Amino acid sequence: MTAPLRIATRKSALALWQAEHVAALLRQAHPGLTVELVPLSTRGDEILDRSLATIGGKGLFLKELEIAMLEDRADIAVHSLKDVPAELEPGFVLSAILPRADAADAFISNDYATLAELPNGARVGTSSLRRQAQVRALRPDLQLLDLRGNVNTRLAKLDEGHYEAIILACAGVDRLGLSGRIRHRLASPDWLPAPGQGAIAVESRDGDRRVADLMVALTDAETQMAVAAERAMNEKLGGSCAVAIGAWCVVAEYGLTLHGMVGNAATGELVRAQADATSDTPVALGHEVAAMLLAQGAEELLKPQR
Ligand SMILES: NCc1[nH]cc(CCC(=O)O)c1CC(=O)O
Repeated sequence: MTAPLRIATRKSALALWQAEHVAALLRQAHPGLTVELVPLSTRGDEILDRSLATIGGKGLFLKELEIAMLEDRADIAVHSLKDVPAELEPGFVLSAILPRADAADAFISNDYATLAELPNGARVGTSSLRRQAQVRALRPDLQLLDLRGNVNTRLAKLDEGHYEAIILACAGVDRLGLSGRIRHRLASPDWLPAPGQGAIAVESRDGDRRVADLMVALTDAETQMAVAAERAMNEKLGGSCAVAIGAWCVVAEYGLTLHGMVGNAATGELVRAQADATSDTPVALGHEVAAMLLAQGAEELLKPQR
């Protein structure tokens, strides 16, 4: 009998879905392997009244799960890749990147079909500076209001009438079986998602050979290349949730195309760049697009917006 593989996860419905998904794939790839979930609460889940940027950023969602791995209460942690900071804590690696789901954002409203249809001054709920900047660029008249919490909480706040529309990630809405609520896909290259959006990542202790071997079966090479380019661009720009950065890498037969964007949530000013590369140089491509954005004045926009 080999020891069970323990998966640390947050307790939100989306996090549990993703952890169960990884568990099911592992059981399928490795018959006989016992897989268990270790649900944990993180500071990022507990503090809902302040923006992520002010309470210390996305790393807050990882810390408790990393401590569980260091204390040998868990072997891996499952994350939405877009919640994983550009730089991991020392001693940890991303040991698998799963095939990407729909990376687009979702326009969700009970009364309106698209952003363009919203009446003048309508209230849009999103705490993401990237989403705010892109809404502002398209519709400077709209009111942007904060909206945090898990996917179900955000939908409930829309239904309670606090907003005319909200913006979520299609991937999360789809995973929870709520695709019917998506009125319109805000899709690339006009509208860019967060780096890594739609991809699930497995984090583990660096040097854990057993885990590394088990995870090979889960990794998707195309997704790994695409998100490597997006995350390299983000890292070069010093990306965090305190700045508005969008990235989307298309993988085609001839190679990669990376679309990048930096924006300002207050003014709606956006700068965009794109470049192509062969599929063996995703990190260099990310750095190239970051340099193109900086050459267009992205630096000014990248000053922390809150
Ligand atoms: N910010 C929280 C978060 N992290 C990952 C997803 C969705 C799933 C994904 O992008 O993989 C969401 C919800 C959202 O942005 O609507």
